[in-house]
Amino acid sequence: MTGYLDDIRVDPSEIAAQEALYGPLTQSIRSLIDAAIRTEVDSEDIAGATAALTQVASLLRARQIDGSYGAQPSVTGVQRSWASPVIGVRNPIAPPLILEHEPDGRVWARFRLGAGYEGPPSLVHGGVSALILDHVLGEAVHASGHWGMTGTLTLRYRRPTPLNRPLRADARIDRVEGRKVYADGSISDERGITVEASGIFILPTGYAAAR
Ligand SMILES: CCCCCCCCCCCCCCCC(=O)SCCNC(=O)CCNC(=O)[C@H](O)C(C)(C)COP(=O)(O)OP(=O)(O)OC[C@H]1O[C@@H](n2cnc3c(N)ncnc32)[C@H](O)[C@@H]1OP(=O)(O)O
Repeated sequence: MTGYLDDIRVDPSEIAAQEALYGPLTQSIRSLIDAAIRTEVDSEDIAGATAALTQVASLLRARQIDGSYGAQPSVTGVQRSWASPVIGVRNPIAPPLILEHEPDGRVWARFRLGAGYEGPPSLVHGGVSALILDHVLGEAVHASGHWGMTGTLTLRYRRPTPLNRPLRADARIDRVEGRKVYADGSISDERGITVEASGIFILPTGYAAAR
């Protein structure tokens, strides 16, 4: 049986054209999220912005897919990640992380998190750190030629993670045991590790390995 990661062929130039089209839209909405959290304009301007945004939403909804983006039959493996809340080209809640892949299988990214990711004042929400680490560990699993659903994700929050500071996420796989892939990773700031993670990613019963 196959499933989650079935792929189809699409002309790479078509994918690039779509990225050029949707990327700026997504970036504008990211900026809007931050603006909505931090604005102090008067009530008339808030009402004006609300009306304008309602109009924008109607414009975009005039033609749309049924259901979620990643489940579309015409979406390739590359594009499927565009819906990701961590790296998604089409997902404004993604910071986004731009992942780097090393030849030895390590995966890492530099990023910053702003007002939309706040937990304790001026600090990153612990669930946001978990989201990022789940994804980056999962990418390391995939880079190793395996894939699997997150079975267990264990986190140790060693120090608070600051908002609006340079951060880095790292992940690598530790070992493979049958259908289970064990991966480790961390988030760091300029002073070192703030959150450590280890995860067990499991190829579900009946599914084929990625490659
Ligand atoms: C084509 C190109 C595409 C490109 C694409 C790129 C993608 C690039 C990366 C994306 C990165 C995204 C990263 C986010 C990933 C999620 O967010 S996944 C979503 C969150 N996770 C879930 O929803 C998982 C829900 N749980 C399940 O689906 C099932 O319980 C599981 C985990 C698949 C296991 O089910 P199962 O296959 O029936 O497992 P089962 O036969 O009971 O057990 C198998 C083994 O695993 C162990 N096990 C079972 N459950 C667990 C568990 N929870 N914890 C630890 N061990 C367990 C068992 O003890 C057993 O061990 P052994 O006896 O073999 O030693």
